[in-house]
Amino acid sequence: MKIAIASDHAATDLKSELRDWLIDEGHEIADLGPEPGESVDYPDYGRKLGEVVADGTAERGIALCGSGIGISIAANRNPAVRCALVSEPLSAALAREHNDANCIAMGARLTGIDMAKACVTAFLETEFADAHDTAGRHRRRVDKLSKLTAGN
Ligand SMILES: O=C(CO)[C@H](O)[C@H](O)[C@H](O)COP(=O)(O)O
Repeated sequence: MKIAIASDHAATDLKSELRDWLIDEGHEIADLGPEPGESVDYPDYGRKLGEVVADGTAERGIALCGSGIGISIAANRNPAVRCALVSEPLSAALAREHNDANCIAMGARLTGIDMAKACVTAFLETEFADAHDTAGRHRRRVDKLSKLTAGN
């Protein structure tokens, strides 16, 4: 799968570890930065991540900062992004199953590498429930999210 990953300065180590692991797992990874060592602002990298997911360059995005909060807010400013802040795999799976999340965010100062990998695995392996949801309730709700961002 084509996956983009971005962080701020607080999460470059976690970004590198997840990037290298995902490459080993056979995924195509776009590392949007930053390089370790520079202090940066999470809105700039949340924006970059949102843009590449919105234009289809990446199918999924992983956003990382100290807490995961700032970069998730930034990514979600893009109307095509549904970014879920997660710290354990059940939330990552539910974000896919119910919300069709196309990005997850995690906090490098809060979530260790093993838990982060478990979250990413759940995020990548869980399908949106659309096909199995005979009542279409999840699709209806996700469609309403899109309408909200359009101001309707
Ligand atoms: O955006 C955040 C909080 O919502 C992230 O945790 C940032 O990584 C954090 O604010 C960075 O803080 P720093 O003191 O500049 O390292």
